[in-house]
Amino acid sequence: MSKQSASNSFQKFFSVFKYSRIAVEIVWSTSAPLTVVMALTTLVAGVLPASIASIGGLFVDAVATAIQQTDGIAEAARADALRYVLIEAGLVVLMTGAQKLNSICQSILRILLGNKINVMILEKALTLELAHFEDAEYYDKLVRARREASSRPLSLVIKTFDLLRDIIALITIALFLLQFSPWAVLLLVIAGIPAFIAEAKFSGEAFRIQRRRSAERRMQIYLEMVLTREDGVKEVKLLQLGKVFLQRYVDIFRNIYKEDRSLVLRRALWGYVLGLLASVGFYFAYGWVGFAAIAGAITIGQMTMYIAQFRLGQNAVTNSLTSINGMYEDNLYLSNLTEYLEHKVPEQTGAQTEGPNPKDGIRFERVCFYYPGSETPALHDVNLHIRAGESMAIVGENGSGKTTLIKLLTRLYQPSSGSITFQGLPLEDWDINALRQKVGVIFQDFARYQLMVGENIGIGDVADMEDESKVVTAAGKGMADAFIRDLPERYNTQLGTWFKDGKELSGGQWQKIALSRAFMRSKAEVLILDEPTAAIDARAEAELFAHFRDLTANRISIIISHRFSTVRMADHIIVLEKSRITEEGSHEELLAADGQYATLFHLQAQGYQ
Ligand SMILES: Nc1ncnc2c1ncn2[C@@H]1O[C@H](COP(=O)(O)OP(=O)(O)OP(=O)(O)O)[C@@H](O)[C@H]1O
Repeated sequence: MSKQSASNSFQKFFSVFKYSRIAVEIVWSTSAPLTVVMALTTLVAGVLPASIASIGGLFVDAVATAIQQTDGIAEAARADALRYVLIEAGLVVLMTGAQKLNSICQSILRILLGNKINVMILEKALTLELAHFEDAEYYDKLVRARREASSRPLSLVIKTFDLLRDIIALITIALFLLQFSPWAVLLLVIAGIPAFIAEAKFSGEAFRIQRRRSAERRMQIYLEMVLTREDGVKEVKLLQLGKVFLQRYVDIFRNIYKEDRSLVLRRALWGYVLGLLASVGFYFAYGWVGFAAIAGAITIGQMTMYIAQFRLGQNAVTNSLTSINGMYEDNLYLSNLTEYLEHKVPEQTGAQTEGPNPKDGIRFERVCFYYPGSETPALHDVNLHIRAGESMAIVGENGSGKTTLIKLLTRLYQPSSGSITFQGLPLEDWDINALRQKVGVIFQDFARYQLMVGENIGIGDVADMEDESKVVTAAGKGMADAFIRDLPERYNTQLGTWFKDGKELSGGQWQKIALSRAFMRSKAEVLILDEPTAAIDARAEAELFAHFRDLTANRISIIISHRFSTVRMADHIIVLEKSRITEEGSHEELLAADGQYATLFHLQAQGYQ
């Protein structure tokens, strides 16, 4: 290894320790008193073993004197021996007490810290944009942060304290051993170094393997989910996917296993061989101390003490090296957490809560949008004006950009170019919360919460979620009230199958819940329904939208639907084709224009004849 690369590796090794500071901050902020008690008990546990060994030596000498001498000297030696036994027992009681207290602090901190870090991760998730969740690389970061990091900060702090304890122990031991020979101290340190270097290499490798693997692990988690959750199980059974998916799961494991096995074997082998070197060092010292006693240079008691000190020293060296390597590994893992938590999320929000011109409605001006990583636009040069109080319908083939338009309007994404204004104010200048208060939207893939039916509707407006009469009114508007009254616990019926006594609804019933949720937004000035009614029969849908139109008389309503019986009721219809608006007008105007809209309308009308 060249001098340069050796110094680089050295720097790289120590640079990972920068996360230690963060870990200490996190643990300290979780509980300062527990951290202090943990530090103190660690120190006590560091100082005591060497003192106990030295008392042990004095005890042996006292016993030997009592055996060899007679009369007064023997009498005094017996008293000494008794004193040493009592002192040693006292110190051992103190040490076990400190160790117990230390482990109590660790256990409590572990519980508190696990929760704290999970909350930190979830709080950060709330600040992320939709695009982050759709970005595989970023999602990996989230999975990695969640997987390990909640246990790592405490582990890092524990190891730092352990290291401190072992260093103190080593210094105390070295002070005793120096009286025997400085070379003995040197031997103690040198014998542990090769094992340490090997351990550092392997822990770095283990971390890199884990990090590289997160995509495979995610696939495994995904396959587990498909194979065990009720929403996946139906198709798995009917399409006989079980074996195929299970095989994929096993194949991933096989690849992972090969790598893991190789690492475990190499780590163990090197650990064993280099550990032997340390043992050779120890037995060399053992013999050395023994022969010094034979030569009369030291007493039997001193010999016992030095051997005990040497053994303790050997352990302290090995332990401190293991701690350093463990810290190295924890630091690397902690980098996942900080990478995730420190990821810069662009400032979400403007400050305005009102637009200068409430009558202006919504305007899209030359709006283009590319999904991250995509080279074809999902929306291209869209110009659109939706007037205040107007009802608008969007039609278009699958993939033409209808949902994307709504995602931009609700600021789940920002346009790649062009601008969108609401009430005369660009969307980015709106306070994001004020904007979202004014817009109610239900997407086709709306969420089916495993909560009570009343809550499923109430969350449409969290501020009024507990207002029962409002929930019942919204359910009435969404045509859900009638079937909810037939449920066993009415509005308090648990939905879904995850929790006890949960009741599963039909697709159409769920859609009525989603619609009712939209109607909770009684103050919203824009209401958007992105095809949430596909499972509702055509007559009920038309009835519902006639009703929807009445309820949104003075507000903007936007409907995406493939059913022309619904679409024709809108004041203003736009046709999207391959990311562009190709036709625009009322139902009659579009029929008269005899374009794509007219063709699709007649096609569907024929189907009903
Ligand atoms: N999250 C996404 N990331 C990347 N591309 C996307 C994403 N969502 C949609 N697209 C792409 O953008 C285009 C428009 O999709 P969009 O969902 O707006 O279509 P749509 O008109 O609502 O279709 P449908 O009638 O099937 O609901 C499609 O080509 C689609 O593949």
